Amino acid sequence: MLRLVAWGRPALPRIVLGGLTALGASLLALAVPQVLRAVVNGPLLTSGSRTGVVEAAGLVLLLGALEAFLVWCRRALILTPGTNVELAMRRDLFRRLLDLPVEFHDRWSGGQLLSRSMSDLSTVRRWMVFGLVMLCVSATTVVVGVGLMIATAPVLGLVYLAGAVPMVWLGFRFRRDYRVVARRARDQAGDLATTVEESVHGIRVLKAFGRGEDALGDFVRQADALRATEVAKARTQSRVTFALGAIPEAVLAVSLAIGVVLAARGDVSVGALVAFFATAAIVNAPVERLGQLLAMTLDARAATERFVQVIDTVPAVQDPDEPARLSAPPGGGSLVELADVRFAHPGRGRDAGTEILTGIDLRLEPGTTTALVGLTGSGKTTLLQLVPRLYDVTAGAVRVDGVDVRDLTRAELRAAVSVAFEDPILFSASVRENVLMGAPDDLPPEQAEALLQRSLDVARAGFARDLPDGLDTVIGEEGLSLSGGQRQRVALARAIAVRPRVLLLDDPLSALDVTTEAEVTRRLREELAGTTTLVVAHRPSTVALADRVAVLEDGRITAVGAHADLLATHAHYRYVLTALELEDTERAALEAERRDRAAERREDEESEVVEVADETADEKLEVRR
Ligand SMILES: Nc1ncnc2c1ncn2[C@@H]1O[C@H](COP(=O)(O)OP(=O)(O)OP(=O)(O)O)[C@@H](O)[C@H]1O
Repeated sequence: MLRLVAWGRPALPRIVLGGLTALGASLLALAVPQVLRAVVNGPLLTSGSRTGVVEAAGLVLLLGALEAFLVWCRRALILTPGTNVELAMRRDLFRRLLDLPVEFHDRWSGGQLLSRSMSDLSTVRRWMVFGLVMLCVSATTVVVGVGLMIATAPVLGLVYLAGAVPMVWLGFRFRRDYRVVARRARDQAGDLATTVEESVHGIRVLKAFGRGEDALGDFVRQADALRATEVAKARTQSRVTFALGAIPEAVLAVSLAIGVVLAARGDVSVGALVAFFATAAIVNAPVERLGQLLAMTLDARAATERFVQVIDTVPAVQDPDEPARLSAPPGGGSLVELADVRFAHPGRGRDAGTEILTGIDLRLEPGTTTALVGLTGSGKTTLLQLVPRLYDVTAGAVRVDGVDVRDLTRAELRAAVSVAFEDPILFSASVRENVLMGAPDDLPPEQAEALLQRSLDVARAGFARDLPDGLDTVIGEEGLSLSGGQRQRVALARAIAVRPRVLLLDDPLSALDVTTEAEVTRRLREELAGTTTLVVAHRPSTVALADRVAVLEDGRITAVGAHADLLATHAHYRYVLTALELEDTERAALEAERRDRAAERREDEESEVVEVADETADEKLEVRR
């Protein structure tokens, strides 16, 4: 937990000051019994002076008012810096998440990262502003209080202190047991968040396949496991809280019996006895609170461990210490070379370390368009992702204009290389923001606007202008308010807006009909005439549009050539094309069938009486649509 100092340092002076004020408040509370002792031993038992009692009462009142003021100071001092620490930690965690490569995100679930950046950090903040301060203050109050008790009535104080032995033992057991369940609860909460995230993300699939009940079953199972862990946590905590409450009370009972005997024998004054028990009453509260504070500390420890686990992950893909620079290629497009490239996903289990690419040699001449063809799962997407370093090669090298991509900063590389994926991810922002995401930041507004319009035109995404707020329409989380083809076209416009030297297209037009695809491809070639393009083709029509075709087979490029030549000479190419044609025909047939069904459904719905069951009121309502 010392790691937290890095983020807590700016807030440290105020936290320490807040702690000191809280300590001051506790010590003031401890001073009250000493006043009582003086009153009992003085005015009450000897002189009987009324003024003495009134003065003592005034002093107690003053001490109380000061204590209240110091408690207020503690809150005022600590609250805001605590939230700033949380903000800084959250910002750094998110920065690290963005910096970590795809390989990290392949392994980590969204829910785990979500819970680490949200609830874990709130737990740390609460501990820092309350738990930590109160733990220090309570411990000091107990030590000072017990010291005072020993000084007031040594025998009774030592009896009270003897109670610490079983409490310390219990404390250690509690620490051991609670740590395990606290961590388990946090991990389970992360898994539960993943389930919610996945189900919400895939809600269409769940509904379409009628799998809502299954998802609910999974969710309830996980939620129940979390509940059981939380109960175990509460049990462990309540056991220690009970012990920390009961042991001092029991010890006090023994002390009272001994104290009465000692007072009767005159070995201890009545005033000292009163002060002893008044101090004990004050000390008992922080002792009892220690259980809760220890639990908070262990919770915060588990949360910190989870935070540090992500923050400390060393990114597998990093910028070099002394980066090389790319010089501007004369024609606008870069030369891309893959030299004996090998790649295996680190992964886990049976497939861990299995090479997907086993020695790729490929040269993309500047300004040319190359189609990459291979069977499903042959590694086309993987190969594409090696160029912008979404993954790093396991062996061999990828070079852009003769420079190894690992010698460039990721920012420079990704400004030169742009990618559009088959499954386009759009962000919950306007069409304008989504498209201009990859454009240079320093572009003047009028140039940015021209780039936006041009990119939309080339990608045939002009439909976006007719959306309710035009290009300022927010297109929903992940762009789900658009159709698949529309999303692909906006994502393609985004890739074009980068004005890249190298454009990598992972079948980004698969959701478009053949005519629109041909139109988009024609515009792309006109617009990005100088750009080096590598396009993963799943359709024979896309292949035909490329200058050259590269065939990916068994992790290697087995042929590069013109479509017609390969068709005549390369058996595997013919085989792949036939498979793609079949897929394409099947896809077209499925699409036509889906359209027919949708039309039929619409007709049916016009005359259909739909019964809507109102489960809560248990009554049925007939609605004519
Ligand atoms: N993140 C990952 N971790 C482990 N293995 C992966 C990962 N992504 C892909 N693979 C495996 O790598 C192989 C190649 O996948 P890739 O997506 O590159 O194929 P592809 O040729 O693009 O397929 P498709 O034509 O279906 O898009 C597959 O066997 C796949 O299971």
